[in-house]
Amino acid sequence: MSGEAPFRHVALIGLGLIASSMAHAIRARWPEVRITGYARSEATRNQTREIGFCDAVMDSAAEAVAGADLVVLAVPIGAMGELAAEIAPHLAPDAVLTDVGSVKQAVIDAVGPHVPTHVHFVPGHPLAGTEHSGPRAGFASLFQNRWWLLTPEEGVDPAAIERLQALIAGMGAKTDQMEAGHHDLVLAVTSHAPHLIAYTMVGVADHLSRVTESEVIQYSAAGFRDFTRIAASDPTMWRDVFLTNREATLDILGRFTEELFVLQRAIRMGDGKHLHDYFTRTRAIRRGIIEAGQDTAAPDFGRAAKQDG
Ligand SMILES: NC(=O)C1=CN([C@@H]2O[C@H](COP(=O)(O)OP(=O)(O)OC[C@H]3O[C@@H](n4cnc5c(N)ncnc54)[C@H](O)[C@@H]3O)[C@@H](O)[C@H]2O)C=CC1
Ligand SMILES: O=C(O)C(=O)Cc1ccc(O)cc1
Repeated sequence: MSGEAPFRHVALIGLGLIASSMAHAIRARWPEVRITGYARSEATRNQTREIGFCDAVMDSAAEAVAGADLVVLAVPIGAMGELAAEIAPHLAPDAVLTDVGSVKQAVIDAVGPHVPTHVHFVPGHPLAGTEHSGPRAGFASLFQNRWWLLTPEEGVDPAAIERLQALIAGMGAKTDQMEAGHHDLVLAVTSHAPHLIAYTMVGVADHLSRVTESEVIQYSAAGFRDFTRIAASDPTMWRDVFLTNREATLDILGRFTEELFVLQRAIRMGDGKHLHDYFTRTRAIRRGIIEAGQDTAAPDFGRAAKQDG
């Protein structure tokens, strides 16, 4: 692949899994792009300096964004509004501002009011990640062949969207655009509710293991292990997801509970046909996902879960 980089200078605010993966992917594709970074904790800034995926790590967000033509907010959702206010006076004319938050309407509500008229705000969400956090968790291929959804509001400069799409394509991902509220409902089904269910299942097993003296861990089968991987995800990030995508998540969890009761009843009544029909339908969904090429399992590097706060 060839082609000029769509941005000269990318500023990464927050230096965790997503930002570090972006830096590795951008560098692999366009080594000439200048990458500056900032994170709240000094420990993270120093780790990032050691790893070396930024050209310069600054001690303030304002310094990191100075002169950047792309600024990426890659922090937990609850921190985005305050950071946007902090960087707003320092953003360059015609800069593109994006974020990578897992919820979109709340980010638009928190960040939007601070965006100066000379800046193009294009909210985004890479549908790629792992349960690991911090600057050491990133890797260049994280976004390969994954979706990266954009939710710009009406009237945003199409050229700004195109430049961001070109950067995302250079990192190996595919882009699509949708309205923020729709994004949040889709993600409540495909990601947010499943994460909450995994957290719950591991919580249940934790209570049970006190009774069975850790047999739950000893004989942990693949299904439960998948849940424990998901339930090891960053607590701050996921707290913010549920607090900011409240309505959609509660809607989906309500439906989930209803279905669960129906299945519970089928088990109680010995209704094997109901169970078999239900599992046949869900199997078809799984096959559909595999055929669509979306089953890229998250890699496990066996790293410590949390590197930074
Ligand atoms: N982890 C995942 O699998 C995915 C996460 N996302 C989204 O990406 C965003 C970042 O997530 P990760 O990279 O996984 O998180 P992370 O926990 O690996 O990194 C977050 C970074 O933000 C910094 N930070 C936290 N509060 C800050 C503040 N007030 N000011 C400045 N820096 C601050 C931390 O120091 C850390 O460097 C979140 O909004 C999350 O919803 C999107 C897709 C996947
Ligand atoms: O690790 C996993 O299985 C994930 O589901 C990663 C993930 C987490 C949050 C997102 O908003 C997008 C992707």
